[in-house]
Amino acid sequence: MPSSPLQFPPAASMDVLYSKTQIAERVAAIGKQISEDYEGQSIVLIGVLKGAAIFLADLARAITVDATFDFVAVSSYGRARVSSGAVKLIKDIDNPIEGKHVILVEDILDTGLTLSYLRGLMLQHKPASLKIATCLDKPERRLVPIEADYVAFSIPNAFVIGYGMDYAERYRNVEDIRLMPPEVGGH
Ligand SMILES: O=P(O)(O)OC[C@H]1O[C@H](OP(=O)(O)OP(=O)(O)O)[C@H](O)[C@@H]1O
Ligand code: HPA
Ligand SMILES: [Mg+2]
Repeated sequence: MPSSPLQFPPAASMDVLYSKTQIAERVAAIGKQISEDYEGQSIVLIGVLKGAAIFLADLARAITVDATFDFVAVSSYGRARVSSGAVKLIKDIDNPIEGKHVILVEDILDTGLTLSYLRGLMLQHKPASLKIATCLDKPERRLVPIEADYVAFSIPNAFVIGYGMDYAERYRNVEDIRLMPPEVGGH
């Protein structure tokens, strides 16, 4: 059945919140900061699939210290716009992180349920340190107390898509971060 235009409007019709140029500037700045903070050390970047894939790919290349990748996958939102509140691990890390400097990499910190669950899980592995880098932070939406150490943009309460972020799995490949029209859906 073809999708109706209202259900999945073209990304080009949505307002740009941050352009790819603005995103690139902030990613470069965070990469530089991380490179300074971890100078002379090795780090493990753990991306949270699928949303963080694009941010991690860009951020990793803006980091000059020795870095390895790992990925975790959790399920919480599914196809729904509103979090069910229950976070489940679907894919764990492949390599041990005990004694390592770890940075959890996310596309967006919203209610905080995903990252607080993952932070607790990762701390059980006894890393030397654990920090959080997120492209977007929506502090107004927080349900559990958690803050990121590296934030590209802090945004108001609006549903966004692009740069890895989806609506019903669509729009992840949109280069800019755009605002989903509230009439289509929103928080
Ligand atoms: O702070 P929270 O309220 O937990 O929301 C943030 C999380 O929700 C989204 O992921 P989602 O579970 O939708 O999966 P995805 O990464 O595959 O899009 C987003 O990528 C974050 O991981
Ligand atoms: O604004 C959002 N967009 C896409 N995915 C999300 N997951 C939490 N918040 C968002
Ligand atoms: Mg995610």
